[in-house]
Amino acid sequence: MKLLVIKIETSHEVEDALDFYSQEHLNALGVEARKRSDFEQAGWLHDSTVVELDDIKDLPEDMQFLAYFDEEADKDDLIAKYKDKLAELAGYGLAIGQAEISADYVADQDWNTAWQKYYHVINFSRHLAIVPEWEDYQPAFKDQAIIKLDPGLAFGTGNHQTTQLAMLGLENAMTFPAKVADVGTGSGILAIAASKLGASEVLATDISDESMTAAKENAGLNGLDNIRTQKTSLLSDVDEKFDIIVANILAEILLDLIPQLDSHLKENGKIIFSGIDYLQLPKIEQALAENNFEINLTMRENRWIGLVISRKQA
Ligand SMILES: C[S@@+](CC[C@H](N)C(=O)[O-])C[C@H]1O[C@@H](n2cnc3c(N)ncnc32)[C@H](O)[C@@H]1O
Repeated sequence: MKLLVIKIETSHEVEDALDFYSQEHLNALGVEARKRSDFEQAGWLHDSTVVELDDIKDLPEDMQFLAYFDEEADKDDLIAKYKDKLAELAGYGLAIGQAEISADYVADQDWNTAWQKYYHVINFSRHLAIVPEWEDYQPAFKDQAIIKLDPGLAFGTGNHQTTQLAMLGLENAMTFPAKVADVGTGSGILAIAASKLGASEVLATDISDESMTAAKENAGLNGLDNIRTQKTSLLSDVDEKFDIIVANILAEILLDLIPQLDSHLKENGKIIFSGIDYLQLPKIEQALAENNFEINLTMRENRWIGLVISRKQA
């Protein structure tokens, strides 16, 4: 089956109005807004990857609004209605941009599954493999643990080098069944890795609702009942101590976490940091030293640095 998609090159100022009009008045099956600003900020918001705008296919001038309809819907009638709507919105003084409207047909079966082609099994290490929910995998070692994952909307598919450095840090630091905090859990991947590596219990925190949902679902997918989730910023409102604290977040945010570490870390505890661009390392090193911590192990993959940290030894 196919879907009719109406594409409108317009301005972000009319996003809410077009969204409402499409769903409430035209019974669209779904809508999508591709905003230039989202692409420009995407790398920074999620993992500080530098986004090459030239590489993005069909990059909108400001906003491309897409509304999906049944294949049988009257394309010319819909185009005329959107034209009128844009004229009405312009009359209210809203920017409507280029106001170019076109129609196309897309295969319906691609809608939900298109993104799945980007995710495959990662045979990560002697101890861990990451397996998307829809794939089968035979462990390379009989005791290699499998992390089943549905990446959903949250960050943390296992593909990113920062996640992988944090997992290596966990493998290094997990020398007994430790109590672990995973700060900025995203999909829950590091919390699950910690549990599979033998953690006694794990607390996973994040500020985003999507992450809380994804982390709970993924913990369930792996049949793990020793992972708790808590929506909070960093370790605020957490009144517990941990043997291992792992955080894969931007350096700017790690700087805010550093002063919270001492009161949440048990004696002889370890901290794992990832998500640090090598240019930001000196700032992190300085803040760690000022808070009485020292770096035990430095790992690097391309621009990214991962650290295993402990309190300064007397
Ligand atoms: C780079 S992702 C890491 C996800 C996953 N832990 C991994 O390693 O793949 C960073 C996560 O930190 C979360 N985050 C950002 N600021 C935060 C804060 N102040 N407190 C808690 N979580 C935060 C984001 O919502 C995001 O899920």
